[in-house]
Amino acid sequence: MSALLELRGVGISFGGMRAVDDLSLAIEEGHIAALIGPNGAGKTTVFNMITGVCRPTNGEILWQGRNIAGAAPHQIAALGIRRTFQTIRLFPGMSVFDNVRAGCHLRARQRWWQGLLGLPAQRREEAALAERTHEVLRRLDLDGAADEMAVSLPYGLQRRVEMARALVVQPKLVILDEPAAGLNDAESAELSQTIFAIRDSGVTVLLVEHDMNVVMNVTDHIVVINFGRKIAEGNAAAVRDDPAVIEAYLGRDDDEEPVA
Ligand SMILES: Nc1ncnc2c1ncn2[C@@H]1O[C@H](COP(=O)(O)OP(=O)(O)OP(=O)(O)O)[C@@H](O)[C@H]1O
Repeated sequence: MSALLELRGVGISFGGMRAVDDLSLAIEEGHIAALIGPNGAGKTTVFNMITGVCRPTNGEILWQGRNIAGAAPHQIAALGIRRTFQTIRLFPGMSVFDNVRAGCHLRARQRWWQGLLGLPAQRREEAALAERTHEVLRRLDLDGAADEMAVSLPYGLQRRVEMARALVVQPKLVILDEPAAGLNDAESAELSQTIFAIRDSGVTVLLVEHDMNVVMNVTDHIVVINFGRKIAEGNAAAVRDDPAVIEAYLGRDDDEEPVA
């Protein structure tokens, strides 16, 4: 099986500080993968290199075998890589439907004047985008809330609206930036179901998470980094029992239980 996304020997320095060093990892198509690590491990920096926010100083980022390291964020998005944000960024004053529909702007091909004139091609495209939006809302179990103001929803549902907005353009890979942050236990359990629903719709998922709890439930493959370097990888059971991971998260205190 060939990787959808592969990092080979990727590194980056900030003013002499090696934030990520010689990192290699592969994400298989159709998988739910996770990149985890303690505070300051370099997760956000890896995320930023994949999404084109910063350019690696070393190594290759291969998308379906092609090196995309250093490409601009809009070029990365156009390849079919979409992201969500740690901080919820929904449009206030807009319904759930309109927030999710707004995720389509990258794909809309019509010119602005076609919209004003209401030309048939533009109307057809609008209808297709509306159908696509409804489909994503149904898939993520948000259809009942389509007409509600997005920012008035409970926090966990707002997170889900963000994910729906990333999915509406039918990406091949969605990168979720700390989706479990700030969620209560019930919302975290729902998040796992949402992530499975995303994967089942044919979208490969990469979670960038600080907290191991959700990722242990949903992932096929976990890469653990600390101080910018990979310290372990494998499935949930292998990673959970890895001494380097336990030490990274808990320090050397052998009396403490590993993170569940
Ligand atoms: N633009 C930058 N300039 C200088 N140093 C940076 C920059 N971005 C990140 N760093 C440093 O690189 C290291 C990795 O940071 P990063 O934010 O990637 O870690 P993280 O794993 O995402 O942490 P957290 O879980 O706290 O969000 C840290 O020491 C951070 O201070």
